[in-house]
Amino acid sequence: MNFTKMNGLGNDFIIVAHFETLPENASDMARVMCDRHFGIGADGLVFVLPSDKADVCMRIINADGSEAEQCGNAVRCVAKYAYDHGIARKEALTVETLAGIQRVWLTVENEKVSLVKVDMGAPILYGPSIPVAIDREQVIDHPIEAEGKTFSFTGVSMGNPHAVIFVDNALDFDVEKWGSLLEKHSLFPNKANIEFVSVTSPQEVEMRVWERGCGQTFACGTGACATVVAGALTGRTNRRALVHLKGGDLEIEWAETDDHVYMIGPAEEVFTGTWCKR
Ligand SMILES: N[C@@H](CCC[C@H](N)C(=O)O)C(=O)O
Repeated sequence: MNFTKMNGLGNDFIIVAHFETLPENASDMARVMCDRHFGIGADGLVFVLPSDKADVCMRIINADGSEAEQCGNAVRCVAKYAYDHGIARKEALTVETLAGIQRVWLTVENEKVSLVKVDMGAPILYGPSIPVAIDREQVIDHPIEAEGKTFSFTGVSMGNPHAVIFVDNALDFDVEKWGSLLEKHSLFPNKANIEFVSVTSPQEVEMRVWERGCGQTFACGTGACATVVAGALTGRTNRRALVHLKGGDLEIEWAETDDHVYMIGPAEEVFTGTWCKR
């Protein structure tokens, strides 16, 4: 089986593009192929499928075999893949995901996509729809406790669930310890991606992320979107901010005009290969 290895700011994916629909054993494939010692190694396995509603359809399976509704970095990679590999050779295209249809605009240099802008849609803030087990229109700076320590989180769904926690210094925060505990907290019925964020200025933040289903990653596109939404809702940031991640920067804007969140960032193809393990 041929595959392509891609990443968005170090959030890395195995892309497979020769299936018509999601295979039944997609979870098992993801677990084995994403293994960093016995497989190819990646944060997720991404299926690029035909779509009757958009130019291309994307399904993403986390490294632990769970399926995610949405993935910002993978949408950028899929858009680049679709353009560079001739599936949809146009600079404005659409990507179908479990969370809806994303509009995408490409910057093309020397015949290859270098930068991708994505309309990530409107954030979902109503507790039960995120889902967060708190019946409120918005879950803002709400206490959450783990191992005797209390944090405050803001709940945001960008199609997938996020809990954004503002901390003094995200760069030396113990993401592994607190992320792994909070991901599975009883307040999150479908688990959650956990962002630890420190605010440098109203237009700049540092973010570290513990992702549901794969652990700490170098970047999370939906997490960066959720972070700017939480920052703006709580008055900590403007609606437009630069999010510095371990793997690089994303430009995020929560537009006032349509309530949608727009994300701009790179996508990169690294190598292709053939998977031969059974
Ligand atoms: N890395 C992603 C999000 C991938 C899915 C996530 N782990 C989940 O289970 O929701 C991004 O760039 O948005």
